[in-house]
Amino acid sequence: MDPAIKVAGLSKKYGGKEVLHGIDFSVQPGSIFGVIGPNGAGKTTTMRCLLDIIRPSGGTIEVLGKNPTQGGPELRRRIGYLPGELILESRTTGRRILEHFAAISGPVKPGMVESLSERLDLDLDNQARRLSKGNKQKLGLVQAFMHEPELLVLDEPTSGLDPLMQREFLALIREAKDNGQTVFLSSHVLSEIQQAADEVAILREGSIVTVSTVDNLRESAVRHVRVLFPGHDLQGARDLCAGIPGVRDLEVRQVHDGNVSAVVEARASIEGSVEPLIFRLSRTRVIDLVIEEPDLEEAVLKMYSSSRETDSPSRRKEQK
Ligand SMILES: Nc1ncnc2c1ncn2[C@@H]1O[C@H](COP(=O)(O)OP(=O)(O)OP(=O)(O)O)[C@@H](O)[C@H]1O
Repeated sequence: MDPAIKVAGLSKKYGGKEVLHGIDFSVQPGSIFGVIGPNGAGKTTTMRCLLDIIRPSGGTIEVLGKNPTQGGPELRRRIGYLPGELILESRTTGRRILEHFAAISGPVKPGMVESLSERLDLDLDNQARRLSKGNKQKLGLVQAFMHEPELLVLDEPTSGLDPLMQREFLALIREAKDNGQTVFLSSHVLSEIQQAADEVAILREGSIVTVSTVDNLRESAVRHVRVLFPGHDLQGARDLCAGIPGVRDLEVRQVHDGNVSAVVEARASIEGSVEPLIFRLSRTRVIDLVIEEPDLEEAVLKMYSSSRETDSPSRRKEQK
């Protein structure tokens, strides 16, 4: 199947300054694809190029099989867009604003606006300028979702939403995916979207550090492990855990389990698959084993810094 979005060698210069340095990625139809990056990484610039709000300086883009510069209103109608900065200062009510957008990008199924607003707990009869930041964001989300577009392009959709609404938002994108729609969204932090995203691209200073499934990120991330062995044999516990592929920072100490019996505790971090550890532990008696969920945020931050270290000095100079 052709990708819903295909970007090759995309670059963008503002004045003389290049802010996207030839990025490549593609988004499979019916998937949820997240772009994660710190402030100024180029997330909004990428999205604006996809929607032909701005024009690239180089590279090619295909959105739903079309070049965005040639797709016109017909292509635009097939996309739901939530911009990063919503300016809604009119005295018009949310309902009237949505009616206006529905006339442009509709048709919108009867009851759709009401049902989305109810789920997001949005009062449609308030004047837009009186809405709080979060409620403006909800209005933007209803606008993007209401015509059930083939592709949703959502720039920091969870910004301003409280945790309950973030959860509702995740439910909405999962349903969109079940419905065959494609979701392309951005965020500063992976934790906000990791439960829903199929694939993520990590963007830093206009370059893609990696494109990976959340499962692969999880597999390659570091987890913390704690094992309790019965007895006093510190050296035995050390020998058992040492040399297991991926195991690092091993610390072994004598502890007690609250009663009188002696317990040896081994703590370590493990990178990659936990299978070799489990296999090694199956050879002996174990009282308890705790393998923590990997901290993906930590893994992503590590990627930002390792890509910074591997940047050549000339490239760093170029980016200044
Ligand atoms: N209109 C513009 N003129 C000049 N430079 C711009 C313009 N828009 C963005 N930039 C620069 O392009 C780079 C990428 O900005 P962009 O808004 O795409 O990043 P972002 O990843 O969306 O950041 P944030 O998370 O802060 O929204 C930044 O260095 C920014 O200063």
